[in-house]
This record gives sequence, structure tokens and C-alpha cells, in this order.
Amino acid sequence: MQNDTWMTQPSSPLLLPGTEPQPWLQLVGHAESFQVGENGRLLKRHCEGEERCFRRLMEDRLSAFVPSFHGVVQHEGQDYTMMDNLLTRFHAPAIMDCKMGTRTYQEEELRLARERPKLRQDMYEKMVAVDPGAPTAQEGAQRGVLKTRYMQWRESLSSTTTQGFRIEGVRKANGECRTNFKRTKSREQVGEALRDFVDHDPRTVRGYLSRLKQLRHTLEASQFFRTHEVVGSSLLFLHDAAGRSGVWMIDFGKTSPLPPPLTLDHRTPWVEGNREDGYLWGLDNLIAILTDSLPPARTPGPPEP
Ligand SMILES: O=P(O)(O)O[C@H]1[C@H](O)[C@@H](OP(=O)(O)O)[C@H](OP(=O)(O)O)[C@@H](OP(=O)(O)O)[C@H]1O
Ligand SMILES: Nc1ncnc2c1ncn2[C@@H]1O[C@H](COP(=O)(O)OP(=O)(O)O)[C@@H](O)[C@H]1O
Repeated sequence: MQNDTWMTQPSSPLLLPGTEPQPWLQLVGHAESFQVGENGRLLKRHCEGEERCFRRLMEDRLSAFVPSFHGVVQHEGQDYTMMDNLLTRFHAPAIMDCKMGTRTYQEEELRLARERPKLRQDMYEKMVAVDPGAPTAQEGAQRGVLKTRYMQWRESLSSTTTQGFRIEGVRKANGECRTNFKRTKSREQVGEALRDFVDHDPRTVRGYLSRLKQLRHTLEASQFFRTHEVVGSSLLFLHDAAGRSGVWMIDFGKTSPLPPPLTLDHRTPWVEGNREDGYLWGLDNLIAILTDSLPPARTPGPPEP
């Protein structure tokens, strides 16, 4: 289950005797999924689809934008995907998780929901906690909602539908953590949250913009990206007081290969069956909103007399 408190506590460290603890903070996501490994690595509960994506990504031009993958390991009878802990590149970094795309569930989940509808009481309760008026009369009587219905409601409440991405969680440079972005929807609200994350520092924004534009360029040329539906994946933003910053793609648990010869452009609006995910459209909007948050460029004044 997703943790929706202010901050997830560090997972229990999995350390060799004598090794230094690695910095670790999980902003959002499934609380039981991660273990901190040694040598700057992280263990995430194994999922076959995600492992397949990591293996293919390591061979793709996108590899520079993905934490390095180090195979699958066993710990206490459980398989884990081993990857780089991106936090170890920074000192006390500010962190932001943005979930990309206009759709946060797979087409397959929609099909399953129709064939074998399963009511989720936990999702009904999460919905009521945010907006008691959100469930329909029938959902209220059942005290349950379908997962796809919950996901669609979350998409339209936040900026997922209107901007093609949403902020999931933020840890600011001063240590303050926030995950209450469920209603951060309009361009203005998103812009304000982004400016707050970077402490209104244009240099940090320029660093992120440069990296995001390189990422867009690489995505547009990536064979992996063209041939995969990328759903529920996030961009992890990190910057620190030393002026370092970076953005990486994480979470490929719901990224799936397309049946050949189908490919996606990731900008065409989704209609059921076309598998489009709106990822690049969201990235375009994210870049545009960040660009708008920069102070206007100074125009040269009249020449001195
Ligand atoms: O953010 P809230 O509103 O809490 O909803 C969560 C997120 O959408 C999770 O996505 P992510 O993993 O990208 O954070 C999703 O996990 P899935 O990845 O399994 O779809 C959870 O589904 P359940 O795990 O079924 O509860 C869902 O309850
Ligand atoms: N490689 C990584 N390095 C550092 N932090 C990470 C890394 N991968 C994930 N995280 C942290 O864990 C959180 C959840 O990761 P994610 O892969 O989305 O998990 P889930 O599939 O449970 O949603 C991210 O928001 C981020 O804070």
C-alpha cells in the first residue's frame, strides 16, 4: 500500500559489517518495497516486468537517465532488483517525484476490471478522505471502488489529465517533506509548487531545464521508448546546495512492451486500444511550466551616451 504520510521512514538497512550507512529517503510508493544495500545500491522488491525493462534500458540510449541496474539478488527468501541509489551522488539533496503521463493504469487493468470487477475498500476510503462527495451513490453503498475508477479520479483531481504529469512528493533542501499534492492541478498551482521546490532559485531551474531537454531529445530517439507503453513511471529530481542537480527515470513496474509493429509517439491523446500514455506531452508541459517560472531575460538597455 502507498504511504501517504509526510515522509516515509528509512527502510531497514541491509549492510555488510563495517560498511557506511547510505543516505536513503523514500518519498512515495509502496513502503515495503525497498531495502538499502551496500556500495550505494538499492534493492527494490522484484517484479519480472520491471527487471525486463531495466535489462533493455541498460542497452538503450536512455541508460544515462536511468539508475544503473545490477541484477536480481535474494534476501530472506525474497527476490530484489538491485539498482544505484541516486541519492548517494548528492549531499542532503532536495528530492521531487513527478509521475509522468496522462494515464496511470495499464489498458490491461481496464480489461480485467471489466471482466473480473474487484471492489477496493482501501481505495474507497482514500477517496472519501480527500473528498467525501467523490464516490457515486452505488460506490457509497458498496463501500468500494474499482482500481481503475480510483486511478481515473486521482488523474482528474490532479494535473495528470490536464498537464500529463503530477507531483507526487517533495523533500525540500531544508528537510521539509510534502506528499499532499492530490489537488495540485492547474498550471499555476503546479508552477508554484515547482518554484517552492527549487526555493525560487533560477540557477537550479536552468540546471533542471537543461537535463530535461536532453532527456526529451533522448526519449525521442530511443528504441526502448518507441516500443513501450510507459505508465506510472516517475522522474526523480535531485539537487543540493553544492549546485549539483539531476533528473532520472524510475519505476518501470507498469511499463510494458508493445506488440510489434505497434509503436507510440507518447503525445497523441489516448483512446482505448492505441496504448498512448501522454509521457512526452507531459514532459513538454513540465518543461514549459519550468521555463515560465524563470525571471524574464534581461534585454540590453539603450547604449550609454
Ligand atoms: O497514490 P495513491 O493514491 O495512494 O494510489 C496508489 C498509486 O497509484 C500506486 O502507484 P505507484 O506504484 O506508481 O505509486 C498504485 O500502485 P500500482 O503500481 O500497483 O498500480 C497503488 O495501487 P495498489 O498497489 O493496487 O494499491 C495505488 O493505491
Ligand atoms: N534508484 C533510486 N534512487 C534513489 N531513490 C529512489 C530510487 N528509486 C526509487 N527511489 C525512491 O523511492 C520512491 C518510490 O520509488 P518507485 O520505484 O516509484 O516505487 P513504487 O513502485 O513502490 O511506487 C521514489 O519516489 C524515490 O523517493
